[in-house]
Amino acid sequence: MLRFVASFRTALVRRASHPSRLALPSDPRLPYHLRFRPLSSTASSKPLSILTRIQRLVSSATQSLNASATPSDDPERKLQLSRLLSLARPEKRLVGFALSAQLVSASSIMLFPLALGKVVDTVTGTGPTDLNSLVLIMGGVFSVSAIASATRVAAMSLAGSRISRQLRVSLFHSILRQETAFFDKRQSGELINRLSSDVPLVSRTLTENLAKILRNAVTSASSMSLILYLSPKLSLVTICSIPPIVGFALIFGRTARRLSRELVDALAAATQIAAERTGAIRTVRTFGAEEEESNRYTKRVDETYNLAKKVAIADGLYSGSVQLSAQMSLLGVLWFGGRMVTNPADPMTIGALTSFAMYAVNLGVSISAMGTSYGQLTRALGAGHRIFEVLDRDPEGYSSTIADKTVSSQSTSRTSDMETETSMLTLQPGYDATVRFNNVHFHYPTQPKASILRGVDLEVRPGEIVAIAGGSGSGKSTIGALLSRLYDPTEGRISIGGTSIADIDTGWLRSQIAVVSQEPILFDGTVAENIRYAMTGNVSLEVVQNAARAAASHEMIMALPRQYETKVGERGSALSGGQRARTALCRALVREPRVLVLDEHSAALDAESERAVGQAVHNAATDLNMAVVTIAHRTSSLRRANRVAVLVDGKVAELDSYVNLMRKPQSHLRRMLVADVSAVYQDRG
Ligand SMILES: Nc1ncnc2c1ncn2[C@@H]1O[C@H](COP(=O)(O)OP(=O)(O)OP(=O)(O)O)[C@@H](O)[C@H]1O
Repeated sequence: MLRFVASFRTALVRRASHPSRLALPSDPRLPYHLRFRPLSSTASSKPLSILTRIQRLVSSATQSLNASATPSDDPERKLQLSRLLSLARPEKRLVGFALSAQLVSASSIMLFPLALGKVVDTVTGTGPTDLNSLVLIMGGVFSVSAIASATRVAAMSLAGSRISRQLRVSLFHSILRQETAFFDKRQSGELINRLSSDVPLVSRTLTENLAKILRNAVTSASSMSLILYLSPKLSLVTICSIPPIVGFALIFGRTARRLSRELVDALAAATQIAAERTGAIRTVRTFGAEEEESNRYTKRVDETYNLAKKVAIADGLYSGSVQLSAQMSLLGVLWFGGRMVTNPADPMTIGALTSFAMYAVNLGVSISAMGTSYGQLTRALGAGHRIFEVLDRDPEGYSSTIADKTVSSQSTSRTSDMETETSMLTLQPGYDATVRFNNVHFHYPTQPKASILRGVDLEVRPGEIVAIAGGSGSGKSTIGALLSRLYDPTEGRISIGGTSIADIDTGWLRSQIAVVSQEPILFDGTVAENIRYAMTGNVSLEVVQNAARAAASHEMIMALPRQYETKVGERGSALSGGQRARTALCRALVREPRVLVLDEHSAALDAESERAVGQAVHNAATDLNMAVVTIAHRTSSLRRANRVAVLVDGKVAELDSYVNLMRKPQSHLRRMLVADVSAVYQDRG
């Protein structure tokens, strides 16, 4: 139908702008749909030719659409309807069943006006005399229609839910496998909106909307045939109302598409604010910014409201104009039809006029409903485009731990997904875990001009702890991000045991590296569940407790209200900063990694805890023969490291033991720490 409406428009536009439109209407040089003959003259002499000409008009307009299909800059136009429909393919049986039920129910409803006309003629004495059997037959037809209708609603609703489920799972799967830079460029609200708004819109269109289109297509085709059958002459009056209705639908469809695109963006911005601010409610509250945030959100929601107002006005104008066209056409039918009933030369029974009027109303209503469906379809094409943008996207230079695009409900095991990437290397057990950075350069993809690392050379041997020191923003955390391949260097090489990490299976690599970040995130669940998060499969409490002991955190956890079963709250908000950091260290150590990155993990710890945890890391490094990179500001952490690498201007400016570096009066480390200490004394006056 979309193609028909669009091609109909193309045909009309072409016709209006065609240079040869003044040529004789029957000029054979013109495409068929541009050849124009007054319908009435042909219709009055040969009724069936109207139908034939409508069919030809449809087919020639469709051909012209196919012929003129050129690439468009409008992204929503780029998405083919067939591509959108392909999303319903897994549910084709259920959808097909529901559509068949729809066909039965729509066809049986179409008999009603005919039956009503017969009843009127029976009552007025000009029709069949057996009213009982007429009513009985209609009762049967209505029952079949009701059963078919109920079946259609249930089957479509089920198919819609299944399509939504599959689409959500696939989309979330695809979102998760995108490279880190993808998330730097997009807001989470926008991605959440794709899952929460775009998916239901698409699935509704593929089910309910599809059924409506089918029902209305059946209704309009059969209404058209029946009015032609009842009175070809009177049909002309009805047909005159079709072009304005289709015209309004096209104008409305275009406006609806533009507004819905703006609405989606505005909604994403509002969702972003709501998600970010509720997630950081403590910060909002400590700054007493509730009202300000509420106003900020209100402003965004008002933007969506203003757009919704425009949609409401467009909706109102559309339905008002369509109603006026349909009613004018009905008036015309009653006027002409009334004259025919009273004209003995051109007879028509009252029953036939009643049936005709009802079919004419049906025709107007179903064509305008198809216009509404067209508007919804264009919105769904927009939503589908946003969904396919992620589904089709190949993460740049990134190999995910989730390899397969097609998701089944069982594919939750990270290990099994990892195994599908057979082309990528994994190292032999007991491999040499020496980490090497050779002349590594890097800038963030979103900031190509801001060079962060400019030729880093660094080696961390197994069993060794190397601390990275440097000023704020010097790129210390970036080193950890590169090591776990959240980003790839723009130049240079990072290797483990002599093998470039770019050649190593990313999933496997990440199973070998554990990172405790500056602000560790815990997920809503128990302490034990959070520690188990690092592992796949069943992990016994004993293994969890051993990891906690290795991280010198078992006592701390046992002191919690429900020990390992204590709920940590969203993002770990029910724990203190120190407890969160220690739980995150347990989570890192439970997988017995060969490389450990600690990003200022002890910042939230008191001196005693810091000493205990520091000693634990030292022991783990030796026991597991782990290469440890620790990003540290505290003197105690720097002192505990075997060597300290100082980052200056994107390079390792010095690399030696803490004691040796502090002995050198001009060392960067010494100058940095002395500056820190003197800043503290200056603050104290
Ligand atoms: N995702 C990102 N996109 C763009 N720029 C980033 C991103 N993350 C960090 N940066 C920039 O890269 C630089 C280095 O950041 P990094 O976090 O590595 O510094 P750092 O040395 O760990 O700092 P600090 O000691 O303050 O934690 C900073 O200037 C920062 O603004």
